[in-house]
Amino acid sequence: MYGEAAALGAGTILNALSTGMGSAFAIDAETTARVELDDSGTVDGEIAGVPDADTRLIRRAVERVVERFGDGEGGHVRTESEVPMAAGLKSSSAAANATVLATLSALDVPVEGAEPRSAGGAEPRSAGGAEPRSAGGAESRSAGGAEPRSAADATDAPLDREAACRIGVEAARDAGVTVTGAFDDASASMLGGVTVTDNDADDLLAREAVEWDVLVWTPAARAFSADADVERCARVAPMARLVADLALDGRYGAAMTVNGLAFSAALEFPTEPAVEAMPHAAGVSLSGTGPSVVAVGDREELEQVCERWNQRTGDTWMTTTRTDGARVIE
Ligand SMILES: Nc1ncnc2c1ncn2[C@@H]1O[C@H](COP(=O)(O)OP(=O)(O)OP(=O)(O)O)[C@@H](O)[C@H]1O
Ligand SMILES: O=C(O)C1=C[C@@H](O)[C@@H](O)[C@H](O)C1
Repeated sequence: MYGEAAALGAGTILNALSTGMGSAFAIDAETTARVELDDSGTVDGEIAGVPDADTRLIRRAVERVVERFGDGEGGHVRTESEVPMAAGLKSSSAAANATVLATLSALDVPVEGAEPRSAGGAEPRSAGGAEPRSAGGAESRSAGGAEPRSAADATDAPLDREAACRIGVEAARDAGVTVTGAFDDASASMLGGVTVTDNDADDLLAREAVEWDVLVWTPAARAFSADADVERCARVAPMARLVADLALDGRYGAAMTVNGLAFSAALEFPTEPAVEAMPHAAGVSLSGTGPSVVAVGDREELEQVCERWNQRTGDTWMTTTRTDGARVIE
């Protein structure tokens, strides 16, 4: 019984460590999981290129799916990732989502929206149009976080990607790799586009397909989300509430810039990369709990930021948003 799936990395619009509300956008960087199930009853894990890495998250993701849809199977899970670990780019969400979908595929459980596509099957992007403002058409938005969870969470209705994503979030909580569960990051990684969520209730408040150019600076340092100073993040809660209002209003560029200034200060990361980007970018923020910084906007303008950020140590790379989200691979 074999399954394979891919999910996306993401950048931050609103860090949920202050208030439980968060927002993220999917980027064109993939994590692939391959799952082989057998009758051993135990699951072992492997992360390509990182022999000593902690595989609890992906093992737990397989176990959670087997507990719910399987018959006591064990097996092997292996991830391969373009998303650097502990860099602020949601590698744990991408790994959990890919593992959940691959395990469901191995068990022949269909997932609406994740239908098998061949490897490398991203949607084509339309040309231009990088202004990170809402066009007004968010797919799902509720006032005050009352959006009901997917019916598939509670019944035998067909599983959809939102419900599959919640299995990965629970695995992340079990493995202790997240503070809030990070449903914001996980939903962007699974569904694509921008999502705005209430991580206390794992509610999807809004989702919008956006097509932006994205510049990422990833310094060599690493910062695990589970080690972040939550107490200091709580102090910038008034700014986080402002960012949530801006994001729910579709003003993603302004939202992420305010978020970046507040959380760089709280988590003691430099604000200089953001100051360099601000004249050119529609939005720039520390991503997650750092250390990466993400800027969005017009490609030619971002190339000017790229020249500045290239003078810094670490990797600076240009990418795009992805609107298609995670998928099962044939
Ligand atoms: N590609 C991967 N494959 C398997 N497990 C992973 C992978 N990436 C992360 N993890 C697991 O998640 C843990 C936390 O990783 P990391 O800090 O990168 O997650 P994160 O919360 O997504 O942070 P960031 O936003 O900084 O990427 C790792 O210690 C590892 O156990
Ligand atoms: O661990 C967590 O709960 C989180 C980590 C960061 O990626 C944040 O950006 C996210 O909002 C929540």
